[in-house]
Amino acid sequence: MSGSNKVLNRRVLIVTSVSAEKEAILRGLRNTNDFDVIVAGVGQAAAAVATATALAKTQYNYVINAGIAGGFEGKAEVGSLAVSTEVVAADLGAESYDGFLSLEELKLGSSKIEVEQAMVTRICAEAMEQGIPVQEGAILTLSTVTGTQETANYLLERFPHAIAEGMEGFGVAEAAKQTQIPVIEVRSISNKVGPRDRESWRIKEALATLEKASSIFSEVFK
Ligand SMILES: O=C(O)c1cccc(C(=O)CC[C@H]2O[C@@H](n3cnc4c(=O)[nH]cnc43)[C@H](O)[C@@H]2O)c1
Repeated sequence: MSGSNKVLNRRVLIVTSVSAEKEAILRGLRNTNDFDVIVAGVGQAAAAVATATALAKTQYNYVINAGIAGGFEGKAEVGSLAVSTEVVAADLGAESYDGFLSLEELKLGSSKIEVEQAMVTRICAEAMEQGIPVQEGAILTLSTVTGTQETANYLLERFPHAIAEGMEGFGVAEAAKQTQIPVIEVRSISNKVGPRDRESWRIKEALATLEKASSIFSEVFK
């Protein structure tokens, strides 16, 4: 125990961006006691602050960033589950006439946070057993939802192994990393990454997948 007000227990912190995601996860978890689900707000800054605040109060063994996401065409279909092999801050860097320069290229740090592969494999195996379509790969974090095919193509050019994009993953992962707690991003796909068409977002379907995915968490994170 590193702080006198910390609780010593086996606990998992789940960070969402909006309350509809939290509610779907709580339905899936039913009354499992080992999980705390919080709503951080949208974007990396809100996600990092909320995660760091929770980690300062309670001792957690694992952090999950969970919610809905955009899926890259042919990589993660609407209604399926995406599990991160790495969490990537895709727009953290500098623009140049020679293309985007990542933090690594700028020698200013890392824009990627690794995930334990054993946990990825466990979640994917359990999801498949439950009939949830699932894929693993990099999940990108962006401050701006992709809204054109050109940007979607450019992102895939830079990150060929990307399967999905969200807006909070790297913020959650950075807070967890600084506290040396393993982190994973688990997202259900509500829409395609590409030309903006908010009407086509299948939020109900994605929340149903998120609920089903959450029902396997107690088995996977025990
Ligand atoms: O309107 C609703 O009922 C509703 C219910 C649940 C979630 C929402 C959101 O708008 C969540 C925003 C959240 O979703 C992620 N997201 C989803 N699709 C994308 C995308 O294509 N690119 C980036 N992020 C996406 C993101 O993490 C947002 O925080 C609404």
